[in-house]
Amino acid sequence: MPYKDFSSLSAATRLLELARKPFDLSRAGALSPQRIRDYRSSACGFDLLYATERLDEPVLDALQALADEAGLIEQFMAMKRGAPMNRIEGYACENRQVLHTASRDLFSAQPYAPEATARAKRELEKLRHFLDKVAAGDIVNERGESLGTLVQVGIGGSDLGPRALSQALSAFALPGREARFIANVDPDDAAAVLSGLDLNRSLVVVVSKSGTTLETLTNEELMRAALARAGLDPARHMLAVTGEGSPMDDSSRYLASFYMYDYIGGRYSATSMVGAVTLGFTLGFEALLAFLRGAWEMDLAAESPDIRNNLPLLLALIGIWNRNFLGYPSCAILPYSQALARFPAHLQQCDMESNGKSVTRQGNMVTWQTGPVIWGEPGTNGQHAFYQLMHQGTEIVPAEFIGFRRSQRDLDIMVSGTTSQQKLVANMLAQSLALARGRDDDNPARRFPGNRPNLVLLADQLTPYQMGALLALYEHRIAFQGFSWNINSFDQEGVQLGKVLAKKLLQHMAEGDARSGNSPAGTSPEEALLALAGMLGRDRP
Ligand SMILES: O=P(O)(O)OC[C@H]1O[C@H](O)[C@H](O)[C@@H](O)[C@@H]1O
Repeated sequence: MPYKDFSSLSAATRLLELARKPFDLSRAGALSPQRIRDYRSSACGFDLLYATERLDEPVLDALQALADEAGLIEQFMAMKRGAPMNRIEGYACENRQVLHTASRDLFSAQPYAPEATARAKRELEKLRHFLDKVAAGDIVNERGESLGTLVQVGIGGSDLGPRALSQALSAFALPGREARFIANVDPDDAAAVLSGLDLNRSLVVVVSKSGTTLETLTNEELMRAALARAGLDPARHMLAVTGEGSPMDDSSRYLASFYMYDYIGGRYSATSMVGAVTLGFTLGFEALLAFLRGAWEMDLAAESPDIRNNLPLLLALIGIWNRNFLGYPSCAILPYSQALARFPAHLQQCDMESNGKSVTRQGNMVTWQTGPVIWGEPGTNGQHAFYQLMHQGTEIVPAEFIGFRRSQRDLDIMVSGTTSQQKLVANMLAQSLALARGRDDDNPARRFPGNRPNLVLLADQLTPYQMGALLALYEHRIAFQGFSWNINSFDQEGVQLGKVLAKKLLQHMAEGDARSGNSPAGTSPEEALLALAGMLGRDRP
């Protein structure tokens, strides 16, 4: 199917016209109970409440037309069936399939990409077998004791998703099990994790799709050295998750190795072994399956061509309305759940690395805006920090609230007639309405302009199933937006230049240190900067 440029869509022209007079949320009576009931869509346990967005029926109809005209569902189905969606026509590129959905298409009799799903099942079986052995006491430490902590070493997609998920679901951890994470090459990151860690009772899983990432390989060596210092055999404590055939694909160095495949992008890899090993270890295999089922059911919910009935598609199109037609450059993700504290950081990578692009899938410069800046922190904390700007600042920030009717743990308390969970949810809903509605006041400093678009995602409880659904909801929102903008959401060329320059600089430092016999920290940052500027002056990197 030929891809259409965003600006050539007739629905885009219509939306531009509609954007001249968007729905006024601040008008008395605009946010009626009827509107709140009408602008609601549900899937996989989530209700999406979007009455507080600046849209109405004509806008929704035009967004539907945009989805149809751009062939968003056709592109999504082609992705699921294994079309090489990761490519730029006529240019050197990864030219790969995009099959993260295959890693959870485990529950259907006829998976869309049978080979990829068969591989996912094979790796899951390996994991199940491994976890059974740990549980049965067949895998133990040198002293015959059980292993309770898993330290995941990885960065980017090999860290952010698994870390966010692990934190989100720690309330469901098996007794005596926990996960920790090391990502940064900053030695203080590893040192902080190592302090207070009983290495005897720990496993270390090194996760790198490429098996070549500087930070991860450095931290792997750091962990091997720490194990050796503690008199432990790294081969009894280290696991690996990597691409088949990568430099890390050497089973003799690890207690167990699991594979991920080149058709799963790092930032979309949380439902592959990249996330599964740690989640399976801490939560148990059944909870891991529930998480994957949540993602799979959202994958199916994303197939409906009716935008009012397809949560990921609707979320994507509301984002496009805010970004391209109302002109807002950022989007705040505000979970009213402390367990989701790292989820905005995961979405930051998933969204900004996917849709932070300026060329089309034909290699032409785009003439429309692409991905917004994604950021966020949990509420209610954020209310006491940056919400001032959201209510009264000159920059309008569309917000996405995520909340739950029930807490994960049983510890709650009644104070002044309400529970803490009620206070949390009440604050979220109050913020949503306050941003949208605003408030008049004779005192200009106390005036709230309103018309600050936002939406609310509400579910019963943050369970493994619900987390899987939430993850997939955002993954598909990102893909649908990329399809609309006719960009390749699945490569990340923009991260290369910095890596190349850092490598040159490290080479320069190592050579200089060798020449002068200095300690490894011999070259100062100032000298290094001057040297790099000199190198850049001579030749283009
Ligand atoms: O899993 P790895 O190959 O170690 O890659 C880790 C990360 O590094 C890269 O710089 C990419 O920008 C990320 O997309 C990737 O997730």
